[in-house]
Amino acid sequence: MEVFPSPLESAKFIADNSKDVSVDEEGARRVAESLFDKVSAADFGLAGWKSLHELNPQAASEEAVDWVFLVDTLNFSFWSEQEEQKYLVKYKGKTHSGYWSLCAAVNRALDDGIPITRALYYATMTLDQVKHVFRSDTEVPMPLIEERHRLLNESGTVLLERFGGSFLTCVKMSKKSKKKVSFYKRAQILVADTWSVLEGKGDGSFDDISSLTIFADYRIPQVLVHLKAMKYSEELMKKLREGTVFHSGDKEEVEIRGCSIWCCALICKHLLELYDKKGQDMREKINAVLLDYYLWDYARDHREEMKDIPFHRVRCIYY
Ligand SMILES: Nc1nc2c(c(CN[C@H]3C=C[C@H](O)[C@@H]3O)cn2[C@@H]2O[C@H](COP(=O)(O)O)[C@@H](O)[C@H]2O)c(=O)[nH]1
Repeated sequence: MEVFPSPLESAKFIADNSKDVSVDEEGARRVAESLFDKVSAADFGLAGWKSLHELNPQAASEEAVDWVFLVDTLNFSFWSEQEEQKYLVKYKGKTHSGYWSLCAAVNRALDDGIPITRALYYATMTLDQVKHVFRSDTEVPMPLIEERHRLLNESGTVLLERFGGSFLTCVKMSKKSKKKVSFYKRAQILVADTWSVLEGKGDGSFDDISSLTIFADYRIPQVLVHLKAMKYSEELMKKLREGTVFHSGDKEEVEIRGCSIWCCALICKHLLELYDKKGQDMREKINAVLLDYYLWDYARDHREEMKDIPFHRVRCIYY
């Protein structure tokens, strides 16, 4: 069977050979220095996954793990063709967009008594039921709703056939190590969110969580360019500004995602070295997962300031 290089080896190879995207080592060092004081704050750590995000489950129960599995099965492609025409979900008096609209729709369904996080339910959901659960509060439907329906049926069926319908059973079988994940961003974020919802304890005490990379979506590249840790060629910037829709595997997409992973690995390395110089071993507090969560939240909170940095558009189920 063909053995793929790990995400980190892939990222280094891409960064070393990239033409339109470059990692700025000095920029990465400056970002690490700017994060120095933040990483010791409580909400930079694992606790932030719950304390900073009211839509995330606050328990560490089997139901909470089921919630993570369902959400990460559908955790992709929320960008809209027109910024002003977006899929939005109103929940408990707030209007949510992007990834959070997915979480709001799931929580709305649970409040309505729909067992949306149970594999027994979503394995046989009809397309109309999926459309109802993920209905929009605007004219714009959730993107790729047919693919989401197929993925729900598929993943629900596998969970029932191989793990008795419980993702926690799958986690227990992984013997407290993260799954051998290949480049797919969704597999890595599922491991990370499972680690987070279980608060890194018990079945979620993955002792090799630090070997995960950041999750190469379409927001992390945007914030790395905004923070000047990564650069695009003028030619690529022009394509991005024109709203070019790329396809999975296009050179530009692979360079953007690979360089993002490598850039964040450098930021982590520099952060650990800064603390090491002060005699502090911060390997429990600094890893790609926590850096990713911080940068992703930063991107969401600084949407306005980042509006001149385009994000790359690929309509796919991978991120
Ligand atoms: N790299 C990375 N990508 C992430 C996440 C999350 C959600 N995780 C949060 C939940 C609890 C934790 O505290 C995390 O903060 C979603 N995405 C991706 O972003 C895109 C959606 O963006 P927008 O359209 O702006 O909502 C889409 O590709 C989606 O797959 C992350 O954490 N890291």
